[in-house]
Amino acid sequence: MKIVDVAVGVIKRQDMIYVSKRADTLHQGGLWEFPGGKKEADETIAQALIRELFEEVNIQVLNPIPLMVIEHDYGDKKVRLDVMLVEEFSGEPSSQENQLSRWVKIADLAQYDFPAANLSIIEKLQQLAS
Ligand SMILES: Nc1nc2c([nH]c(=O)n2[C@@H]2O[C@H](COP(=O)(O)OP(=O)(O)OP(=O)(O)O)[C@@H](O)[C@H]2O)c(=O)[nH]1
Ligand SMILES: [Mg+2]
Repeated sequence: MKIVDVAVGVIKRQDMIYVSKRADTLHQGGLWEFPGGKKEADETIAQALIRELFEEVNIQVLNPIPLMVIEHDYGDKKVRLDVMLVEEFSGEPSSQENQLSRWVKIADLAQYDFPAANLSIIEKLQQLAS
C-alpha cells in the first residue's frame, strides 16, 4: 500500500493547542485532529504545512519546528505524519472548513478522542510540558 505523506501542525500558544474535529464522512471521521493535510507531489513538507494551515485555519505559519515523524497503518490506509510545532504564526486560527475547533490545554488533550497515530504526539507534548 502506498504511504500517504501528511503535514500536521501542532499550533501552540502558552499551554494551549488548537484542535479541530474531523467531519464524520472523512477517514478517521468524528475524531479530533491537529490541522494539516496531504503533501502534494511538488511540495516540500514545510510548504504543505504552510498551505494547509492557511487553507484550513487561516494563519500564516512563520517558523515551524519539526517535532516528530509517525508512520501508522490504519489497515485501510498507511500514513506518514510529519508533525511540526507551530508557535510562531500571524493571524488568529479560525476554522475555514466548518469544523468545530478550540484551544485545549495540553494537560486536557488526553480527554479528546484522536486517531490512533496521534497518541504519541500527545504523550510527547505532555512530556515537554511537565
Ligand atoms: N490533518 C490531520 N490528519 C491526520 C491526523 N492524524 C491522522 O492520522 N491523520 C490522517 O492523515 C490523513 C490526511 O489528512 P487530511 O484528511 O487532513 O488530508 P487533507 O487535509 O489533504 O484532506 P483532503 O483529502 O480532504 O484534501 C488522513 O488519513 C487522516 O486520517 C491529524 O492529527 N491531523
Ligand atoms: Mg486536513
